[in-house]
Amino acid sequence: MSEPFGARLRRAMDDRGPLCVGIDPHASLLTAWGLNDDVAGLERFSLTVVEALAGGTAVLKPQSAFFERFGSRGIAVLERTVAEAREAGALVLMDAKRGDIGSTMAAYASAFLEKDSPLFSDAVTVSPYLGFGSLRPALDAAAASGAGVFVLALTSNPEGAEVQRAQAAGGGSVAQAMLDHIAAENAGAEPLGSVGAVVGATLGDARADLAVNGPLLAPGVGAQGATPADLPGVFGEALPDVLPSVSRDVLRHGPDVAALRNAARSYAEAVRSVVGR
Ligand SMILES: O=C(O)c1cc(=O)[nH]c(=O)n1[C@@H]1O[C@H](COP(=O)(O)O)[C@@H](O)[C@H]1O
Repeated sequence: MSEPFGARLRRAMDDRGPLCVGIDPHASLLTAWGLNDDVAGLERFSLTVVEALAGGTAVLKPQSAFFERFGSRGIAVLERTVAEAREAGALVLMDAKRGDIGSTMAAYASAFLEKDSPLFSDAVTVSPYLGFGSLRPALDAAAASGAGVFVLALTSNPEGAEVQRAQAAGGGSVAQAMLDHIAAENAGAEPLGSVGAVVGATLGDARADLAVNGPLLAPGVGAQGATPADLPGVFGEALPDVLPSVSRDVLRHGPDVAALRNAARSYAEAVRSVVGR
C-alpha cells in the first residue's frame, strides 16, 4: 500500500515550502526564452524547468493543454517531464481539469492515476461540474495508488462565479456543496486528506467554509494579480493547508536556471512567512 498523497504532500510542503510552480509552456514564453514554438522548444523549456525546480520545489504542475497542442509528440514530452520531475523528487500535479460521465472518468483515471500508465502523476485536477459523484472512479483510483485529486471549487477566473456561486439545491452555493463533498472524502485522514480543493488566490475573500481537511491549491498568484499577502484574507484559518500556485511569474525568469530557482525560492519564502509554517 503506497503512502497516501496527503501525507506525502504535507511533508513536501513542510520540507520545501508550500509552493506549486506551474509548467505552462506558452508560445510567448518559448519565444521570450529564445526557443522556437515547436516540439524541440517545448522539450527544452519543460526540461529546463524540471532541472531548475524539481530538486527544491514541493509541487510542479504541468498544464496538459500546452503539451497537447503539439499532438502525440507533445504528449511524449509531457511523459518525460512528469517522469523526470518525479525522479528528481518533486510531486507532480497533472493539470488536466478532466470532467465527464463516470464511465469515461474511469478512463481518465486510468490515464493519470494508475501506476503503470505512462502519464501517471502524483495528483490530477478534475472538474466536478458534471456532479461530484461522476468523479468516483478518479477518487477510487487515486486512493488505490496513493495519489491525489484536486477538485475545482472556486476558480481564480471572474467568470467562474456564474456557476460556482449559484445556489445549490440545499440552499448554499454550488461551490460550497463541492467543498462539503471534499470534506466528507477526507474525514478522519491524518495529517491531511488526499482530496484537494482548487480555490483561487484572486478571490479576495473565499466566502466559503474551507475546512476540508485537504490541501487547498491556490492558483492566481503572480500573473493573475494575487500576491502571497492576499492569502490570509482569502483563506483565513485554512491557511496552513494552502498550496499557492504560480506559473508565468516564475517561468518568465528563464531560461537561466539560477534565476528560475531564485524566483521560486523567493515565492516559497514569501508564502512561508505569511502561512507561518
Ligand atoms: O487548476 C488550476 O491550476 C487552475 C485553476 C484556477 O482556478 N485557475 C488557474 O489559473 N489554474 C491554472 O493555473 C495556472 C495559472 O497560471 P499563471 O496565471 O501563469 O500563474 C494555469 O495553468 C491555469 O490553468
